[in-house]
Amino acid sequence: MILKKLSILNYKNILQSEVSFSPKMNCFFGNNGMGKTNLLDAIHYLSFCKSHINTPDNQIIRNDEELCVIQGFYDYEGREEDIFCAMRRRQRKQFKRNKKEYDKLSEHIGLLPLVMVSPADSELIQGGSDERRRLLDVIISQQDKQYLHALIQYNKAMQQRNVLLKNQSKDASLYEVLEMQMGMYGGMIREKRQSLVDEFTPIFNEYYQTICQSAEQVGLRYASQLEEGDLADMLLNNRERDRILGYSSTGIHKDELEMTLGGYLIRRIGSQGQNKTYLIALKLAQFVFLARKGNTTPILLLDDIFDKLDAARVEQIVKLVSNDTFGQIFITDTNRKYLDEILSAMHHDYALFKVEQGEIQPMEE
Ligand SMILES: Nc1ncnc2c1ncn2[C@@H]1O[C@H](COP(=O)(O)OP(=O)(O)OP(=O)(O)O)[C@@H](O)[C@H]1O
Repeated sequence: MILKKLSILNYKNILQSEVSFSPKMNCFFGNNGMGKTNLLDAIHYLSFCKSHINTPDNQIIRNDEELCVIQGFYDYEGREEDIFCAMRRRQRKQFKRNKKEYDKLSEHIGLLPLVMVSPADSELIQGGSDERRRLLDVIISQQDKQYLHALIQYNKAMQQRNVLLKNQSKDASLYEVLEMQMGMYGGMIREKRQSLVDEFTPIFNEYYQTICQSAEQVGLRYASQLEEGDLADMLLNNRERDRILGYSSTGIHKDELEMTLGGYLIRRIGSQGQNKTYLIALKLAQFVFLARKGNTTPILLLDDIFDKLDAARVEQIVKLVSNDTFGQIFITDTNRKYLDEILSAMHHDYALFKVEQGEIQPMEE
């Protein structure tokens, strides 16, 4: 899949831009705060109907403006796809595929597979378990509609149960229906998360070892309370305690994904460069996983990935992303050094852009 053209109006600091892209490598350079990340974020938005750092829509619309529009024209394996999004302050956003508005945004997720590597990924290691569950959800729901449906239904049932708990309800029949739903959808979600981790970990190891040129092992261990028994039974047993707490204390919303390096939690032992390498390998593995499972090659967004890495690791990453496994790539950096290295290692088409004060200008050379 190729993003051929992007039109932007008032997306964060990007005022108005219409840019045509190379089908392979697109490099953006510019100083700090100029709008490089915002540009990648707009591309992310068109795939996921949201910003990659979950910026609320009212903060996405350029300050002092009322309307923000993003429109992408894609070549999807020979078929044209026109994706349009308009956000107005205090109004529901419009999201359209080929001029037809979606009833539900969840219908769109997975159509345009995309992987973004960004400095914000450090939260996957340092942040709470919700960050790591979100990673699992993003990977699986891009290639499995049933999973996304199960997740939405599970969360709905859990929220309704939480309302009952907060209201100190004792209506057993209401609890039973919701706990049965949480049990059914939770069980499905757990199975899919576990099989993702099993299938994904060897690919992840391969990328980590290639980038580091070492045999050091990375690991992912999925831990769920559902290992201890049936969720509906546990919810019933914990109902009284949950009523005191005012929320559901058991379920797949408490799952953890332990990330290890050489058998130790990376959160405890990883240096900045090791963390960064870990996250890049994780995301490249995510890319390969999605490409294998899906009908089209995902788009890869690489935002400021070289900071904190030694020259040998940079060289390996440059080699990796220049090969044919990866389709269309969008990459940013504050200077041209690494971008030029990538371009000289490439034997493909490319385009170079300068980003300045929210304006994106193609560069000749
Ligand atoms: N809603 C908004 N309206 C106007 N400007 C905004 C809005 N949201 C963010 N910005 C501005 O966008 C700029 C950040 O742009 P961005 O993160 O894309 O920079 P960058 O080029 O990636 O920089 P770096 O190299 O430091 O990562 C900041 O100056 C910020 O104030």
